[in-house]
Amino acid sequence: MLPFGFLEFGLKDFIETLIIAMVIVLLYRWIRGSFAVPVVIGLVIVFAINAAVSLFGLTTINFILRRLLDVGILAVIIIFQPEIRKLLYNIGQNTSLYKFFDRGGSYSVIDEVIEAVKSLSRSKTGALIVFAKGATLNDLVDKGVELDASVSSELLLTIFNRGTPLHDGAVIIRDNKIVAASAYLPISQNPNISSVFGTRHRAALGISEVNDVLVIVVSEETGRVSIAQNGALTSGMTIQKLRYEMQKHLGEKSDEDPEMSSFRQSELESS
Ligand SMILES: Nc1ncnc2c1ncn2[C@@H]1O[C@H](COP(=O)(O)OP(=O)(O)OP(=O)(O)O)[C@@H](O)[C@H]1O
Repeated sequence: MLPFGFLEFGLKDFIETLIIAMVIVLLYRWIRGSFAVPVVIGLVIVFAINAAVSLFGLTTINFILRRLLDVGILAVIIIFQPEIRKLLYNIGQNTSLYKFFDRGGSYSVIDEVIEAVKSLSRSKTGALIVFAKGATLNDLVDKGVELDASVSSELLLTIFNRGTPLHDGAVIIRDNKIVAASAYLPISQNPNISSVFGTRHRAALGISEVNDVLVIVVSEETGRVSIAQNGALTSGMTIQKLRYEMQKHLGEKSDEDPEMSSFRQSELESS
């Protein structure tokens, strides 16, 4: 134990201080820029006044402030209930425990998307599907129609059906969820893109130039499947190759390299 004036400061105190400091930093990062900041500042001021009041022995004011703080803390929990819920959800979703139980997540998303792409390609229905990572693309999600839906081939086929209001634009998939449809993407200004590609393919390329995304494009004209990644467009994808690229992008292990099995007819061609 180290003596600090009249205080004894041991290893346990050091660890406790470290933990509290980390929690404060995390809380600060979480609320930075939100309207929670003035609320927290207000609470800190009331705490400080309360401490000063009790130091001077002003018992009545101290009593009133304490009651105010009790109600204030309850009010904060009620006001920030959605944010608290989101925080707990994020903490839970990022633990290895969640990943253990959710092992099938990305795999089932890949299967659903593959099913949808096969069908879209067969029926020559134009489609644009963006796989985003982390918190990227927030501005684009805002511009589209926000959704929070599980990925299913039926939903993707419904969205891209020409008869629906959402079919124009891109679907954005993030954290194994469809988070937006009808999103407008930036068009690539690359002058070297072949003139056979129109705005759908240029939009796929455009978003991949500035974000870590994988974009799948199904051509309405030819039914051909392409992907855009890191500012490059690869056309004429087989389903095996598409699956491989999705697994790579989503961080899932791929069972086989499609180049090695290229002698096999593609699922797309055979279906
Ligand atoms: N910036 C954009 N963001 C999202 N989607 C877009 C964007 N621009 C065009 N699209 C989609 O592409 C459609 C037009 O595709 P267009 O025929 O111009 O492209 P294409 O590359 O030739 O594709 P296709 O081979 O399917 O015809 C639009 O109806 C819209 O759904």
